[in-house]
Amino acid sequence: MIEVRDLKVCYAGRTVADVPELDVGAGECVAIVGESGSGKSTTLLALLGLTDGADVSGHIRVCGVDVLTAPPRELRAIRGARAALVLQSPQAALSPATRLGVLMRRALRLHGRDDGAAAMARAMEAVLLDPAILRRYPHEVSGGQAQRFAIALAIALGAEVILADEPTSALDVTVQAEVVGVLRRLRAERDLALLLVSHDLALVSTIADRVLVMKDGAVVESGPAARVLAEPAHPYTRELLEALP
Ligand SMILES: Nc1ncnc2c1ncn2[C@@H]1O[C@H](COP(=O)(O)OP(=O)(O)OP(=O)(O)O)[C@@H](O)[C@H]1O
Repeated sequence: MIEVRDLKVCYAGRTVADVPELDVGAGECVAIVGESGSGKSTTLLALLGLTDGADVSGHIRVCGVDVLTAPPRELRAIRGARAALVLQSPQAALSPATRLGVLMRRALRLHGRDDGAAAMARAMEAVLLDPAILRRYPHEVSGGQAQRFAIALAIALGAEVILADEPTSALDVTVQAEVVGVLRRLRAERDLALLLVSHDLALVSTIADRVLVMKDGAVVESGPAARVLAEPAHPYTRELLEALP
């Protein structure tokens, strides 16, 4: 579902992300970890062609679309629908005066879909949210509910790939576990490909199959999550693990 080779993203001549290889298949979860500024978000955004002002080179395929050469129309069709972005604080992205149900219906129409209320309710149930929440305004739901709504939106739109950038770091610990539980279940039930950006290695260990460790824009280590987290080969990965509470 995601295939990256020799990706380089440069801003004003400075390489901020250099990723030789990144693959995520259906039903797999790959995590990119590293400290702030290491290039994780830039890598994620480049996968959807969202790094405005950057020089991007290499090869990126997402849901069969060649992101660096596809016409804008083809890119718009995968963005937000087949490949959905889930961000740290969904509430900030939700229009405050629009009920969640109206927002979901609008998003579906934007992608040429006119699903009924039953389909919207099913998407809510898939993330363990009461469909009655569709009648609420964004400020009337908790951070964890808003994050699960963002995932429900992706499901309603038929996402095959979810790109999640620090999806739980704005949430408290018990709510984090709920959101991760939902992602883990969806991945298994719907064969979703999940690319997760996180600085939280404890979280990553509960969900990722493979891990890429980034530092200063470069991938310093990658491999199966169990191996990288149990026997880190790079001193920087050891440092990240030692910093865990
Ligand atoms: N639009 C931009 N213009 C110029 N430089 C940028 C731009 N976006 C990101 N950068 C730079 O790219 C580098 C990597 O940033 P990025 O946000 O990808 O890191 P990150 O690992 O995701 O960090 P964080 O966890 O803080 O989001 C940083 O040095 C940042 O300043």
